[in-house]
Amino acid sequence: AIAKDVTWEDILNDHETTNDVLMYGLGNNAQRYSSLNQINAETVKHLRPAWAFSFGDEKQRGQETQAIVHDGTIYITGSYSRMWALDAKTGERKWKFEARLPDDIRPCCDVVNRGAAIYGDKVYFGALDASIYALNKETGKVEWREKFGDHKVGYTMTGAPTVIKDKETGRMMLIHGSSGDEFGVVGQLYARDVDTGEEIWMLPFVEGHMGRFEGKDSRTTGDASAPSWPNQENGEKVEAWNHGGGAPWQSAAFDVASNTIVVGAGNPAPWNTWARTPGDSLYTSGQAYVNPTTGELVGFYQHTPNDAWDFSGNNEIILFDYTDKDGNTHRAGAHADRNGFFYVTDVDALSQRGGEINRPTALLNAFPFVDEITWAKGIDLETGRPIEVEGQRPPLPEEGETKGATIQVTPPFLGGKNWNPMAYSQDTGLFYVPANNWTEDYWTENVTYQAGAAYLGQGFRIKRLYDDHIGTLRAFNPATGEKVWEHKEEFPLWAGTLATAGNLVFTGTSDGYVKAFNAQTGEELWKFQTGSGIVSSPITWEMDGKQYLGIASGYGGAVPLWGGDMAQLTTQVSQGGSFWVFEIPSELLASAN
Ligand SMILES: O=C(O)c1cc(C(=O)O)c2c(n1)C(=O)C(=O)c1cc(C(=O)O)[nH]c1-2
Ligand SMILES: [Ca+2]
Ligand SMILES: [Ca+2]
Repeated sequence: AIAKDVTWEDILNDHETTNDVLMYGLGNNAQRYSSLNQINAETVKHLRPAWAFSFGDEKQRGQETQAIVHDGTIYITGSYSRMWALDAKTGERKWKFEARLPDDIRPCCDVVNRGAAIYGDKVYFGALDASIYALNKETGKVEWREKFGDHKVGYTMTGAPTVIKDKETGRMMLIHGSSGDEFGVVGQLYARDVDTGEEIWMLPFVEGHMGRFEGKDSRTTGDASAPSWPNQENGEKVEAWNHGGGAPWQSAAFDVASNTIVVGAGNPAPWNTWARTPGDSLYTSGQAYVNPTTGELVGFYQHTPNDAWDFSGNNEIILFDYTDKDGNTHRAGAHADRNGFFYVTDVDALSQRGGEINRPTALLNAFPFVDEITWAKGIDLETGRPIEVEGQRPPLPEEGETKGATIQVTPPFLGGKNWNPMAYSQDTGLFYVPANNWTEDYWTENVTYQAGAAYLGQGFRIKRLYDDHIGTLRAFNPATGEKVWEHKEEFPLWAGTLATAGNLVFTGTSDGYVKAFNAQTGEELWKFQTGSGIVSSPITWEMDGKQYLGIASGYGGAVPLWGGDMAQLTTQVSQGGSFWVFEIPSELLASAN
């Protein structure tokens, strides 16, 4: 059979088509919702493995991939910048690609990859040496590779890229970011030609840095004098401004109606707030709205002004139709931040061209989604700014000391929720948030920039908040902030979620289970042990009249490296690397109907 190319129409409709999964987030809106209902609250008890594929090699570590499915083929990425194409029916390998990585790569938080993008006859994915690959989707052969940053100073790529079509020019673009805030990079978002990989534009996320358009300087991001970053006595910017972070290391959503890229901005660098005070450290720890035609930042909502806690704003922004308590509807973005608050923002207000970029009043609603938040009492819905609690910015070291006094902060730097994406069900109107209840000891340390070394100026140790759980899967009503249900997990919850019209929510656990819950009540309906921890995002699709569930298993990510007491807790989890596909056997389907 002649292989089908992926068209823009296919991508545009991805959130509605059930026979393919073409986008990270299962559509431009990143809702992670499927209208499939063959696997449902009644039948899910019959769900069984159809096949499993082992990634092999000695290379294990965290498997954070979300699979892509197209025309009977599954594309999965793995740790250490690997990728496979598998026959979706049998699990048989079609091809494997493995990037040759230098020894001196510097990913902060494990050698992970969250997934690929697909368009035309190519699949695209980022590698840990700060490069991006286009592979022929039939053969796995390299069509092009672009190195976008110096991996020795911390540029790297872990997130899945996004394919969009610029409405203005009709041009197909590959959008991707970089990682590296913990090493003091300047975060950058890129648009590339899908066919050649050539850079169309680059947008830096630190205020006052110069962007590029077709190889030439374009404009500074925001105000050229960067008033949100302090000056030294000699009038020059502080050191931190040169290494200010803000990296968009997770995937973008695309608002087709307003032709706007919507993506989270990383934490400012260094973490140490005093290196950046006074000022808000724009455009970090917030959500960014970007014009694809020009690569210009058009709107920004900052979750954590002058972030002192590594509350990176990168987590996914889900586009949805929001009905507020008064019955008014808005085109909105939903975001569960590292800082413990859930935000509903006005997409029309943030994507509008012209005016001030920083738009704190574009906030529609905000509420806490984890317990015992200490750093802020809440988010002021009028001003859009947090109501900070005194004493939660860790104090500077006393004269002659190298460490400041230790304070306790909740949530800790790994967040009330990290990268693992939430889902939105169009049936229940609820958001399913994979969160964690935990806390940290936190203190400042002296810091000077050194290329290739961690640029934090903070010490930390993550600790338990409760005896009985850390992970908590929670269902929220976005208008009222009501927690409709909760399911607790002994280990940190580090897997993504999926909501379906079968009245189900799926996720994975750090101790190896794939689980299904009743979307309305939270009742656990089914689980299966995969043999290693799950830190990936589930998908579902339909093939020859049958619904399938797919998820990767393989423990890793930030928790075992940075998680303090929780890193210790999870040392008992076996390493792994495999992809699992589940189905309801035909004979059981027949009897269920
Ligand atoms: O600021 C950054 O550049 C950056 C990058 C990454 C990454 O690329 O994985 C993480 C983080 N920060 C981070 O703060 C974090 O907690 C984190 C967790 C994970 C993970 O894969 O489990 N990555 C990252
Ligand atoms: Ca689809
Ligand atoms: Ca970070």
